[in-house]
Amino acid sequence: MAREPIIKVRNLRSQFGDHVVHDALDLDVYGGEVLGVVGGSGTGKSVLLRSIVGLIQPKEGSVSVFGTDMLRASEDARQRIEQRWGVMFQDGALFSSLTVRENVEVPMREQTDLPADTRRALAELKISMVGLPPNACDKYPSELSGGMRKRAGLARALALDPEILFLDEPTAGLDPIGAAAFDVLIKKLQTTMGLTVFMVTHDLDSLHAICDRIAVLAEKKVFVTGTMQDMLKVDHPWVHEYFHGPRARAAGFGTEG
Ligand SMILES: Nc1ncnc2c1ncn2[C@@H]1O[C@H](COP(=O)(O)OP(=O)(O)OP(=O)(O)O)[C@@H](O)[C@H]1O
Repeated sequence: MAREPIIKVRNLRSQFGDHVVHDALDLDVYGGEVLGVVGGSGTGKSVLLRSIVGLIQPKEGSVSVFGTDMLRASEDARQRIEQRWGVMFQDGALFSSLTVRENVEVPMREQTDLPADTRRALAELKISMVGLPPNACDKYPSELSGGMRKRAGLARALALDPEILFLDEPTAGLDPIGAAAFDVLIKKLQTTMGLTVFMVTHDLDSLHAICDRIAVLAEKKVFVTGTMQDMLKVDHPWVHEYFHGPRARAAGFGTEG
């Protein structure tokens, strides 16, 4: 894996009114890695993801992606970078009035001038890549199970062949077998498409199964980064409880120390 950060967050301050969520937060994300972002509820995992993809404007700091300073770049320069990532939100965030295929075509309509039949063929390809059957193409989100909706959201995130995939709690709400299957899918896509993955998760099994590195949010910062093994040695109450607690033991690790 090339140790070249493709995302650099520096001195980030996120604030809503008086509520400071991040203060002087730094983070590097390296090309080709799967980074798991964890932390207690309300520590600002989703806010961090949204700040990197430009949905939330930080109070201070910088976010650089592929060497472009996203908060100070021109609209054009920003859009060129935005085309190089895909985002899958927690509930899939699909348009309920559009079929799965139409949902997957949305980014292509917005960002490319591909002809309709090419868009259609590419959307069908992405839908099959995420393991949905061909008959899912013409279904509406309300006709799908939660797991299928997540897969459809993933297909849409892959619509423009991104280099970076942002995932907000991809396995939340799935049963353990469905969650494990989703982990396998993400890992397979990451390997075959050469993706860098930024994944917010609570799921210890996912961290263990697919993450190369973990970033823990605590005390308004990225408190620590490292491998799963590194996490077992961190002396912080939340980190210790999370990686050594009953759920960690149930997932088969965190028993030593
Ligand atoms: N648009 C917003 N306006 C005001 N406050 C917000 C907004 N978005 C997030 N917050 C606040 O920022 C804090 C961090 O929220 P965030 O959703 O990032 O937490 P999280 O770490 O992802 O939590 P969880 O694990 O519970 O999903 C919370 O206190 C939340 O209420």
